[in-house]
Amino acid sequence: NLSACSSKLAFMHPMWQEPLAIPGGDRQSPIDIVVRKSVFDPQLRPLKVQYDPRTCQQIWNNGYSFLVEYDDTTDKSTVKGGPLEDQFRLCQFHFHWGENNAWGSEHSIDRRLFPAELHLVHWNSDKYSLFEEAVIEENGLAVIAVFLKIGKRHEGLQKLVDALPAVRHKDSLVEFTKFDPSCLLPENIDDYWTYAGSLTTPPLTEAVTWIVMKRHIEVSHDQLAVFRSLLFTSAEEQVQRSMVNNFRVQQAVKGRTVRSSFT
Ligand SMILES: Cc1cc(=S)c(O)co1
Ligand SMILES: [Zn+2]
Repeated sequence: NLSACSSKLAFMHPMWQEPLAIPGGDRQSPIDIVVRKSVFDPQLRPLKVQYDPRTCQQIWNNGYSFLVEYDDTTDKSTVKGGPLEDQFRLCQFHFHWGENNAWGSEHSIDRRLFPAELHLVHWNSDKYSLFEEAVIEENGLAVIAVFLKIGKRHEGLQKLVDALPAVRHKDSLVEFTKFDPSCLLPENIDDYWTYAGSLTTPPLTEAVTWIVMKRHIEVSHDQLAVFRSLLFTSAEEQVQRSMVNNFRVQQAVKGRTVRSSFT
């Protein structure tokens, strides 16, 4: 059973054929974070992340990325604190990456792009009872973003990498359990930027409090090569297309302030 947090986004049209106009569209994501323009906010508290590996259920290739989906029917895997007023429940994580190591991330730091970016997607379970409800509300979602750099092999990621060939094609799904996504967070999660933004795939709703980690994690070239061996296309399609460059173009900041939790 696909957890609700992604089934509704499955049939959206491919995200890089940008829909012409987004209703409102003054808090779209991703953006370039200009460090010297970010504002230190001493009221930002440390982030409190509590993930239970037993809530991990499956991996699904939805034709844009692969989603590692969690049981979000209880408050077992949550994030709170930081810029968040409420408690948010983990429903899935996924990545965005490039065809080579020169680009792939959605956000950038002073125009610096990374080869890939992890998104841990959570929805506000204090205010809403389903992901679908939260995804259209301005305080509905919280996404933690972590940049990936090419370097030493990430031991915790390997279990996930080994499962990817089973979800090579769009709409394929494999059971995947007992994975603790906190192994994908940098040691220091106290240093981050935060701003009000949107989903980066349709429906592009302006529901996301973004929490972009200052510190990156390292994965090996070979591990990222397995991400690139995935396909956008389903097994039946004549022409197969490699799943690469699944990031959205950067959006205008439009007067928004990016706050930092550090000086
Ligand atoms: C819910 C969701 C969030 C992001 S950031 C994404 O890429 C897809 O779906
Ligand atoms: Zn994403």
